[in-house]
Amino acid sequence: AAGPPARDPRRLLLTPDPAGISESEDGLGGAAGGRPAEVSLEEALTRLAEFLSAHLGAEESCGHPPDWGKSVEAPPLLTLTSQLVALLAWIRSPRGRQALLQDTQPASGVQLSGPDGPPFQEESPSHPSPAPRETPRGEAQGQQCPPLEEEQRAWHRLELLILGQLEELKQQLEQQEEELGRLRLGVGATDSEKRVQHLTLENEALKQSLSLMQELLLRWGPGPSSRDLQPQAAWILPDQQEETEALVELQRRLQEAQATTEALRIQLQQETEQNCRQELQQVHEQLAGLRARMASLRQGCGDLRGLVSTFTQSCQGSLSEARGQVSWALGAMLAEGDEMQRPEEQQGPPMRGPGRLLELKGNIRVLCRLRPGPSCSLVSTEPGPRGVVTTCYRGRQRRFRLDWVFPPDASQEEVFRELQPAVLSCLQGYSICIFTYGQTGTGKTYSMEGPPDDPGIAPRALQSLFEEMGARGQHRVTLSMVEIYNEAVRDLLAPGPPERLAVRQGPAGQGGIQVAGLTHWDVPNLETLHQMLSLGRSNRATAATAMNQHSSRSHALVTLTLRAAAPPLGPGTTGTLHLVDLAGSERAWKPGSADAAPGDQARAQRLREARTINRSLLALGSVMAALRARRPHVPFRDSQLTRLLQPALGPGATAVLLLQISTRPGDLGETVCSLKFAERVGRVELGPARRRRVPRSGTPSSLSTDTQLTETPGTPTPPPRSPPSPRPDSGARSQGPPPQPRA
Ligand SMILES: Nc1ncnc2c1ncn2[C@@H]1O[C@H](COP(=O)(O)OP(=O)(O)OP(=O)(O)O)[C@@H](O)[C@H]1O
Repeated sequence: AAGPPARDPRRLLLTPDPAGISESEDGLGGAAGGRPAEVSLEEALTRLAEFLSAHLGAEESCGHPPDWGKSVEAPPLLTLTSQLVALLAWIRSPRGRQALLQDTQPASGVQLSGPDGPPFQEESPSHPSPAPRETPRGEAQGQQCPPLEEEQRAWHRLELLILGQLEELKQQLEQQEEELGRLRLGVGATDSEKRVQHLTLENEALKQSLSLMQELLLRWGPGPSSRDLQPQAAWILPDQQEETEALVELQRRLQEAQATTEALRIQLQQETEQNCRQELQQVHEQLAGLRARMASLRQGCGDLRGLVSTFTQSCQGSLSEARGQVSWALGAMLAEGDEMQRPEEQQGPPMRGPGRLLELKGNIRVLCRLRPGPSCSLVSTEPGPRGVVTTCYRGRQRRFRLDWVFPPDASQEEVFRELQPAVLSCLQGYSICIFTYGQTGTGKTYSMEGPPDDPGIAPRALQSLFEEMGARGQHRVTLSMVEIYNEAVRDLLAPGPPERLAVRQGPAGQGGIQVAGLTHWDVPNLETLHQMLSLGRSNRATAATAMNQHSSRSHALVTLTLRAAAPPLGPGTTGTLHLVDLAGSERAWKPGSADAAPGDQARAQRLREARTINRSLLALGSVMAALRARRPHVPFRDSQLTRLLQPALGPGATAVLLLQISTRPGDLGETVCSLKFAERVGRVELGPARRRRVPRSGTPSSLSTDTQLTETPGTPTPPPRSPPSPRPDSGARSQGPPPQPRA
């Protein structure tokens, strides 16, 4: 009458009792005798135990440690499976059979509770019920329903129980699907992925549980085994069929959920990959921007380095030049001090202001004078010291800064005033070279010689020098004058017919060059000097061109040597003044130049003149470029002009370039070329200006500081005589022997 105590079927799983298992094993052993050896039940139980332990391990790995005390958290399929296994084992046992049989009666030890049936009591293995009443097998069979019917009834109750569990399982699956739907909305990629993994594992576990349960139901039901059921389809009750269908449906939904989970996982993976790609692209773009910035910074750094290097070089150059000037000034002051300590009759010429001013101004100066003419908007000037000439040629504007810019209306006196200090420094032993440069017809001769009523640089310089010397009267003045025409050097003051003179290098150790046969005239006074200059000018080759009827087609060099009388006990000084009137630079192909000359012979002559003039001016430009770049080799030998100018452009010399330019629009190209040349010359550094001192025994025959232009042996220097008379038609003379100076 006292059956096994009622027990919640889930407790079988949550608190497994080994005793119950042993009983079921016993029951199996008993069943094995009457049925085919179904060892696979044990095997199934073992597999189930492994599965349960594996599932619980999975639960733990998912961060949900199993809580045996909370039965509601156990997966329902597992609960159901455990119940099923325990129930099967119990049913197989003799006591279970007996209890089932008794359960048909009110005193049954097991009460099965179905959805609509009465509560169902099961004998708990952990609380073994009192031993059932022993009933002989035959008596039981004889007194109660046939065993088959009893089994079917018990099985029916069990089915009800399982169906209830399945219903609960369905509800849980629906809840999981809802949760999966919520996850689809997604709160974050990482959380969603975790939940998806968790759900995937759960679904997998549920799927395995279902298939296992299905298999167990089919195989180990109380009736014939599944192998027996299949051929006897009539044995399958409608409830069983429904259950099977429900299981299939459940399986299908599980597969769907699994597919959805997989799709969600793939979608999440794709989104993550896309996000990563976008971030990677952004990083790439930032990297490219950084690289570009880095390259521009590098370039800026290189430019800055170049600027710093240029600035350093420029500073060093200026510093060395300043050092040279300071040391020279100190030396000069010491020498001057020594000189002042000497008796007055032993002293040389006084050191005056112009010399020192010259030293401080620099040894190459570039002045620019504009020829009067119609104003042109393409050439503008800012006259005065450090003046600027701005040209606009072929759409390009250029600014040329020069030491001094004389406007077109500047007078001859204004121009000379700027040159006077340099001219007077010759009396103190300096070497000065003043040369005019520019396009033909721009006023070179006008500036250098000038008309009689408005004399130019040369007459004013000589007058100024003689005035200065008149006060002291201690200088000996020597004059020579040559022209370079078609690369032939001719003596303009030669007593006989003009001959081509040979220019050669001086003896080693003496330096300079020598012009064999060149005559030097002692000039006692200014009047004689003017007469001799007129004679030389008359001998100068001139030829008419279309641009300038009195164009000079040769370079003219006037050299004045000023030797201070040597005191008995001290050295004298030798200053030199070179006045160079260069032939006009002219493009041979320019219309109106050589082509315009009448006659083939005359045209060929003009063309040849233009070529040689341009070649010699080009050589002068090369010399200036080499001097500016401080090259060890300066190509002085490239032309007769540069050969003769070598002493005037050597170290310690001072040169003044007077650039003549035209403002006519048609001359703009030549004007720009001339300005470029002047700009290059302005950058040349010849070193600090130096005075030349000659020993007491020295012969004052040299015309420059470094060059000895000696006479041809046997051609004595003409003694101071009365000045030669210039020919009255000297201005029209183009070629031919120079007039003989009158005795
Ligand atoms: N500043 C000036 N004031 C007045 N007239 C000038 C001035 N400059 C040049 N001239 C005149 O321009 C003409 C040409 O001058 P000049 O002969 O001096 O040119 P040039 O450059 O020496 O030519 P070339 O190279 O052919 O010898 C002359 O008639 C001269 O009087």
